[in-house]
Amino acid sequence: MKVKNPIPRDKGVDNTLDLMQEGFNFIPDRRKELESDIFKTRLLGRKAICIAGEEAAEIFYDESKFKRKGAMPKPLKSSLLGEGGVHGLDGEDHRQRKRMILSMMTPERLEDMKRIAVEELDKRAAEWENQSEVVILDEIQKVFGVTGMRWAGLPLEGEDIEQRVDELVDMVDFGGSDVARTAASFTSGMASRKSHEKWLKQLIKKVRAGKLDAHPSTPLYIVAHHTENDGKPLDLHAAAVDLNNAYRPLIAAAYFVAFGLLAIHEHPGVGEKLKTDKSYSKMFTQEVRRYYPFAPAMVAKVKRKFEWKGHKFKKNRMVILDLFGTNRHPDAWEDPDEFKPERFRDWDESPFSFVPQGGGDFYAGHRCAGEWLTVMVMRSTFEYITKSMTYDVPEQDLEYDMTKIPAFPKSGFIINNVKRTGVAAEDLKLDEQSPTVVKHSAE
Ligand code: HEM
Repeated sequence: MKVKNPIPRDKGVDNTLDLMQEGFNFIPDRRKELESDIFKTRLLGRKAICIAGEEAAEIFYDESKFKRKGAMPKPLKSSLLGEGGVHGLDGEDHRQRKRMILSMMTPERLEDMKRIAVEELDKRAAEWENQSEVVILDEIQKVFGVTGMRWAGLPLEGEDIEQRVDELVDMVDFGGSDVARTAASFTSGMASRKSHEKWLKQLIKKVRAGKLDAHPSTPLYIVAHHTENDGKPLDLHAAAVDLNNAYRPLIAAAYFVAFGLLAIHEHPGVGEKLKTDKSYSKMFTQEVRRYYPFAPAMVAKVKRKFEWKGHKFKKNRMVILDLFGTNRHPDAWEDPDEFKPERFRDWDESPFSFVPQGGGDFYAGHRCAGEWLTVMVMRSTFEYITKSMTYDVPEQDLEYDMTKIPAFPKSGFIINNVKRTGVAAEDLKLDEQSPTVVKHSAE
């Protein structure tokens, strides 16, 4: 880890505009320029310290040093994460809520999620056979949107499903590139969140009143009947936010699937390995999550002052961990800017060097509750796409713009001439993955 003393300072009075314009490159470019994995900047008028790398992630996820309450800027919270949910809680309140969410992630329920995803994918692929072209990003967003809602136990009959999927997609869009685009994304994200949460509140109220049946294993039931540390039912608004948190983020995996198809297209032999080597899909999925961008950074506030690497961290200082840059940090990864799935064969499984969905401990900390799900669903999707169908990749613009959050291939990754082979779809539904994934993640 490169650490300069005193901590170098970013130029300019406030760098919020630079952050919006530079997206994923904002922290990595400054780290390179300032030759330090730690630097000071100013965002939204507040002093901030940016850090990157495995050691930096280890302190960032130390609950005794950092808190989340009040850390996330308001517009981001209102659009991307929602108010009152698990992301912004600390201490015992966080543990209690996190336990609620993790109780949804039993091996059986993870298998359910994967089975529903393959079923929805197979249904959708039947339609792709009759289409002149298929935009993978849009289509997988639909597949994962419906999968997540079904898995959560939400009744979809009579619902405008496209509208609900659009709302989910809107909520994960940060914008980026320029101020106008970012502002438009926030406005649209907030409106979609409001509409979606209104729907969820109605469902939770009905379940609580006994007017709607929900299976006890589903997020809808678990959230509706959850009680807080004070013994009272979860506040209705927070309940809607965390019910949404239990399936909305699966939409994020659609961006990784589009990137995964790009990787298959650009790296000869990878598709064949996915088709023939059962263990390869896990390494491939991990490398897609490491190499391609989705979540750029996470923000926290210093809980009480401490010193680290000779630098003083004052109470309440905003600290930002470069997630994307940590996944490509040269101290932890050989040839970090090359796409090499095999690197995961002997990976040491450090909870701090590979943080596409946050780091540290799933139970005590803020690490993503859906990481096991994400890996399982992505693996099955890549296996389905390589084994259960054939397709061509026409000419298109496959560049991706790192200033946009989320980033994605400009074309959305178009395929055509889709034919289902009839091979493997049923096997994929039955192919149990969760024990290994849970074991690895709970270590
Ligand atoms: C590609 C897919 C995904 C990505 C990139 C992603 C990314 C993240 C990130 C960066 C965090 C924040 C970590 C932190 O606060 O330090 C997070 C937290 C979280 N994620 Fe995910 N996530 C994904 C999928 C999912 C799925 C499928 C679910 C649920 C079904 C989920 C549920 C959550 C929850 C509940 C939290 C809050 C955890 C806490 O604060 O304790 N995520 N995720």
